Amino acid sequence: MLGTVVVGIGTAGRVRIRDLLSPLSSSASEKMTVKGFVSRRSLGEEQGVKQISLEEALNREDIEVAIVSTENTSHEDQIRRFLEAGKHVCVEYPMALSYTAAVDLWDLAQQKGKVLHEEHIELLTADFKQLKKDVAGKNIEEGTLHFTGGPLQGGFGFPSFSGIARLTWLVELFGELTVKTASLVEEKENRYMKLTAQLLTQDQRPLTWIEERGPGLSRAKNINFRFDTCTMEQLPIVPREPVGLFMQDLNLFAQKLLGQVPPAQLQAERRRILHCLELADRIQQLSQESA
Ligand SMILES: NC(=O)C1=CN([C@@H]2O[C@H](COP(=O)(O)OP(=O)(O)OC[C@H]3O[C@@H](n4cnc5c(N)ncnc54)[C@H](OP(=O)(O)O)[C@@H]3O)[C@@H](O)[C@H]2O)C=CC1
Ligand SMILES: C=CC1=C(C)/C(=C/c2[nH]c(/C=C3N=C(/C=C4\NC(=O)C(C)=C4C=C)C(C)=C\3CCC(=O)O)c(CCC(=O)O)c2C)NC1=O
Repeated sequence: MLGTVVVGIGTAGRVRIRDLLSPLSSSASEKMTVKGFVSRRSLGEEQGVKQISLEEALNREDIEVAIVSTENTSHEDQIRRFLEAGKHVCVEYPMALSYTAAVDLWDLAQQKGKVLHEEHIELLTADFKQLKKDVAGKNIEEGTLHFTGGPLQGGFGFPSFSGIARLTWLVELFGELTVKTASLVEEKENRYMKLTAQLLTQDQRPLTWIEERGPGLSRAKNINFRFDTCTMEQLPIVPREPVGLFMQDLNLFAQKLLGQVPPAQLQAERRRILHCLELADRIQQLSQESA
């Protein structure tokens, strides 16, 4: 059994503990067992699991795996500490708030011979799986992805990083991209922000990504994809799958721990993750230059 610790008890951390306590039967995650959780607050217990100190988590030999579920600004440091301590790491996206930090972390994982896995539940939703099928084989002429949501608490980083899931959608659907322009409108006093990035596909087709957050904005993604043959103006409407998104991700991570994922898939994932973080970095740079 792979002893596991969950670090950070928020929305994601609680779901991680829940899933570790009741893994999907006959799945790789049955090989994981939760040994405790780490929090900067004194919580004592969570779902019957005991709080342990960070030092204990790093030092205990029966803990081989860490799931880092804290806010984004803490990820880089926590991943580094657990990898240095010889643990495998699963981190909620984004793994870091710069491209160079992410490259360093991958190098460290490789050097230590440990699995580094970045969760991407946005790729596991039923609507995305259908969208990917619907887009396959079509030629994009021009497209827009407009995300809206409520304001984030502090610690989530520049919006191209906290919104990396939207960038990841675009890259998964249309291939590697370049950034043409980017700008950020921010009204701190109103807790409002809007990031607009102009991207180009390898065929120089324009894609617009808008990431907009503010009080009263509900969590939604609007698409407008114009292909040579048709236009898509809404996400496919499909029923939710029975297995939860974080549970699907945990299974993928557990398969990596058990060596069941082909190297070519691991390499492709790592390349996509680094590519998206590089785009996020460039978007941040251009937004700050244009401000
Ligand atoms: N929520 C989701 O659906 C998804 C989240 N993610 C990613 O997961 C990570 C964590 O996100 P999420 O769980 O939503 O963030 P939260 O804001 O819920 O939690 C972040 C951290 O804040 C601390 N915290 C939580 N509640 C409180 C509180 N009441 N008072 C003080 N501190 C608190 C916890 O750390 P501590 O226990 O140390 O105090 C926790 O790990 C992010 O990287 C995000 O991008 C990715 C995909 C989906
Ligand atoms: C209700 C309050 C609520 C909060 C506080 C919330 C937080 C939250 N959801 C996220 C992603 C996500 N959140 C969800 C889905 C959910 N996540 C949920 O907490 C719930 C109830 C669903 C509903 C199914 C998905 C699918 C993602 C992946 C990103 C995406 O698809 O855009 C993220 C990561 C950053 C991001 O991509 O925006 C945060 C911080 N989501 C919420 O819906």
